[in-house]
Amino acid sequence: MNFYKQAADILDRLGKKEGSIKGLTLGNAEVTDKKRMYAVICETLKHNTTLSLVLQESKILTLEKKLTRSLALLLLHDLLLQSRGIQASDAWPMKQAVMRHKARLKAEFVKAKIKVGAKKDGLIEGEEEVLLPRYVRVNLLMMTPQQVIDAFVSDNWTFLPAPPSPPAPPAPNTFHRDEHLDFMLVFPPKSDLHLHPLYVSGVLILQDKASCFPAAILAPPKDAYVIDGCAAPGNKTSQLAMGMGNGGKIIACDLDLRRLNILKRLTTKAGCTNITALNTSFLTLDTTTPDNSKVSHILLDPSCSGSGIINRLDHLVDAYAEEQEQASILETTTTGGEAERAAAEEKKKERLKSLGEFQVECVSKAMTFPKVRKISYSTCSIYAEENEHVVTTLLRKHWPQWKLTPRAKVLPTWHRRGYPADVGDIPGLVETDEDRAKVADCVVRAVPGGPDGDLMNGFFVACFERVGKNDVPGLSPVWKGPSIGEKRTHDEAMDESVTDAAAAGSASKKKKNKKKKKKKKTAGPASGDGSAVTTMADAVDRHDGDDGGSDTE
Ligand SMILES: C[S@@+](CC[C@H](N)C(=O)[O-])C[C@H]1O[C@@H](n2cnc3c(N)ncnc32)[C@H](O)[C@@H]1O
Repeated sequence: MNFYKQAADILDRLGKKEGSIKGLTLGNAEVTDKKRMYAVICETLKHNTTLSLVLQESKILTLEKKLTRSLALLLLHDLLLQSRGIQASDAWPMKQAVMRHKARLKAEFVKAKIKVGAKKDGLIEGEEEVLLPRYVRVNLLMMTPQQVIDAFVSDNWTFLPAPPSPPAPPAPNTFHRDEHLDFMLVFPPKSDLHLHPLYVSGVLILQDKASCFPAAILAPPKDAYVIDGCAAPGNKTSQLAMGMGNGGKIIACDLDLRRLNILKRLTTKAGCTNITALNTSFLTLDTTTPDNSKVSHILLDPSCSGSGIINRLDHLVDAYAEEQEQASILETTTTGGEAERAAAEEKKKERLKSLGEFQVECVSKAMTFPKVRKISYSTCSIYAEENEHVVTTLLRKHWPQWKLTPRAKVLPTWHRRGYPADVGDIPGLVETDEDRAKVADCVVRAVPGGPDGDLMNGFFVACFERVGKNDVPGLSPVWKGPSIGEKRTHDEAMDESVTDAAAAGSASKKKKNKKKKKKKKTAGPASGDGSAVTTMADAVDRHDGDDGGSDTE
């Protein structure tokens, strides 16, 4: 088959979510030039926003009826972005169909780049190449960070005693420990560690820093029953297993069998032995089974817009699939550019609304497990509709039975918190700017990219705790009383999992001793299982995974 026709077929299949980019290109026996195919598909997807605008404004699909949308995108990509142009015979009718409009297409490309704010080569902000550090989670089930550091140093890498200041990715051939997550090492952008023996053996897990936050915040004790509700491909699941030192039990649930199979493969490679994978909807889980009725901690990282993810291929495919669907609706309903843009905007709003409703439904479902006392909710989205708005809705529905975990236990030294302006009113509860600021301070955000961003993908995490009978549900949903249903050792676990300069100092030790004395005086946990809670420090430590906000490379 002609290379472009085959590429168009692959784009169509990606648009229908019939496989992954790698699966349909590098892993496709029918593709002869696999590397070229992979590159063309990736590049076309990366430039999709600008190229789609050229398609739309030039009306080439209306003028050339035989051209399909995907084929036109590929040919436009090569015509407009490759110096060698379209690599096909001049006699090929599809090439002729595009070349007939060459001048117009080039002019529209110039306009489209300006319209979308493209920085270079038609790549728009968020799609242009942002050089993020290569974050590596050391799989503490297999090795300690120091052992890994020693291995790299003996391999002629230079270990930096501290991260660069002001924050920046490490220089070539240097690396350092992360300042917030003690199991994480930070390497220069584009460090390719896929062939490194420590990666191959499961010791190194390529996982974005922000993607490690939810499990670090949930920090279940070693012997807990835990559900990872939307788990695949499993980076956070294996991080949980690591934190629990393979103790307790993790039920990893995902609706998508293909992704769940990746989870099984990755968690096996990472040496996780306490995970049971279930191919089912979290929303339909029976909360009364013997296992589920013991669940005390739930991690929820549900489907989201992925808008915080930089240059992730999965995200590009999702955006493409959505646009394909949109384009097919628009082609049959509207003609004018303005109307199309308005419809696209409306469609985006609807999508965010329905994602937000799904996310609220997931957390609300989690709150129905009889013994659950802590829920970590996360997205790799930058939109308030999936973040602060979801938190507001949940507090409206579930306070005072549930409250937000205060900042002291939610990555306290992480500077970027929620946006107060996006926290909605809750009559009688959150009404003032001060209330909104308190709520926002409990949750964590990461701003994508750099240098103004956080040098990672965009992310959001909120942690909810069940309010127990020993809790005093004050007027604020973020009331900072003693943690309910949790023994002091959980706090220690957090301190262990998150390198917190303040908590590590003597001040915090004094505070802990004070707490210890206070706990002795007060009654035990008011809710949750009363089982002996051991520290995360006892468990080896945490985490593993494989790159990207929540995904696998
Ligand atoms: C953002 S991804 C999760 C990434 C994962 N937590 C990780 O870190 O590797 C969202 C996942 O939710 C799954 N999902 C969507 N709806 C679901 C449902 N109702 N029940 C279980 N899983 C669901 C999707 O298949 C997808 O794998």
